[in-house]
Amino acid sequence: MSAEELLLSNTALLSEETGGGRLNVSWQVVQYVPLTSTGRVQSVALADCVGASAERSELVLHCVTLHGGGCLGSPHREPSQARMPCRDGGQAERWAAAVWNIMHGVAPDAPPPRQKRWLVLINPVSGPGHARRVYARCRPLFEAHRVALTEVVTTHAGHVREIAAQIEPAEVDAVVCVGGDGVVHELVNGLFAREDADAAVSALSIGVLPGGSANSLCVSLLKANNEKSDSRRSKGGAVGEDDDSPAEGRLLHGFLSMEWAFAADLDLGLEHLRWLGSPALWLMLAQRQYAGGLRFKPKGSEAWRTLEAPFFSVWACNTRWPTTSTQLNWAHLGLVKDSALSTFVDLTSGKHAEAPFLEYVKATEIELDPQPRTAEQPGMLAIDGELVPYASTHISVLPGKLHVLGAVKGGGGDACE
Ligand SMILES: Nc1ncnc2c1ncn2[C@@H]1O[C@H](COP(=O)(O)OP(=O)(O)OP(=O)(O)O)[C@@H](O)[C@H]1O
Repeated sequence: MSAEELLLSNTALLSEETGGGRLNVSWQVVQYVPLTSTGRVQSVALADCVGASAERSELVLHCVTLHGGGCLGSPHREPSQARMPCRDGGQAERWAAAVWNIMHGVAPDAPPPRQKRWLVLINPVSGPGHARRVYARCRPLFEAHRVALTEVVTTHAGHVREIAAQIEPAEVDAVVCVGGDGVVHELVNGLFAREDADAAVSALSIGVLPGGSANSLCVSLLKANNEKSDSRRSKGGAVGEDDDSPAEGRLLHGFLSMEWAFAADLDLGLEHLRWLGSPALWLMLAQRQYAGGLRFKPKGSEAWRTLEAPFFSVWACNTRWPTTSTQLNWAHLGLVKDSALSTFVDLTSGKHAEAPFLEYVKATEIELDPQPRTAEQPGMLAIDGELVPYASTHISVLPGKLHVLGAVKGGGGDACE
């Protein structure tokens, strides 16, 4: 037995003989220690556990365990089950109930936590059209997590916004989007458009399963945990037009980013040329420079700071990735003033934030007045990867407004929230 396991048997919240061995559980680990030295000791971290159930005389722990890492690439999670033998069905039932409570931070013999109610919105045409398949893989984990599920497959662009207007916050705990960032963007703006926006946004959590093409929110959440998402670039799946795109002068809520110049051109303007690969696209864009006004309020200051054109790329984001900050109370504003291509290639690692050609600041407010690059191709501006009018834009950061479901680094008792 390892030192950690020995320690557990001394610090267990609950410990019981099963006949063939002993079950122990602490706030962090469930452990089965067989009586015979030939039997296998099993230890399961509760941080990897999404559910506990009883099957005949076995305690079944439903897990999403980490695989890979190091030379095997980024770690990623796979569903798995750990089965621990009990004396009989009754003991298995009691242990399943106790472990479920402990996963939620309550005493083993306390009344069970209230069942969560999740509304799942599946966009069948997002990205490469795999959303239904992605959800079918994840559904058993939601069931193991004892969530009451209401599922809606979206039928048209704008459907999520319509649903967001009608959600009854007292009847739903979380809305899980199976699709790309566009669906989350629609949901967020649908919620903020409600008369009771503040109450609705603070009552509901938002979840996302990666079914889109970029899945930036998912990638950001998992990268914060140093894990890998199953995201792919679109292979050309059809996506409908959203008639509800913002008009000039309208308030819009973003959860991810504001992109201007190179970043927006690369993301939105050249989708049809993505087959060329990133280096070729960067070379095409390297000569582009943009004029415009850009000022911002640095974190901790009331004085505005102005930056001088020309710009190559401007990117403001409010996620943990690609930077490593754990505070989300400001936008990370990255300004590339030269097309230093060789270093920019490192975009996905986040190292570009430290690159000498990039000015990186933390801002609480940003004002952008983009000027046309040429009459034919003025340029693009995007919020959360969605095209918005190429016009003067004011951005304010709303700290801690949204609650997002995601794995908690180092555990915390509930791997699903
Ligand atoms: N049934 C549907 N038919 C047509 N369009 C839809 C349908 N359901 C949702 N949409 C629209 O699809 C758009 C894009 O969806 P989504 O974000 O899921 O995919 P994506 O754009 O491929 O992914 P990403 O944003 O990660 O690049 C949304 O803005 C939404 O309005």
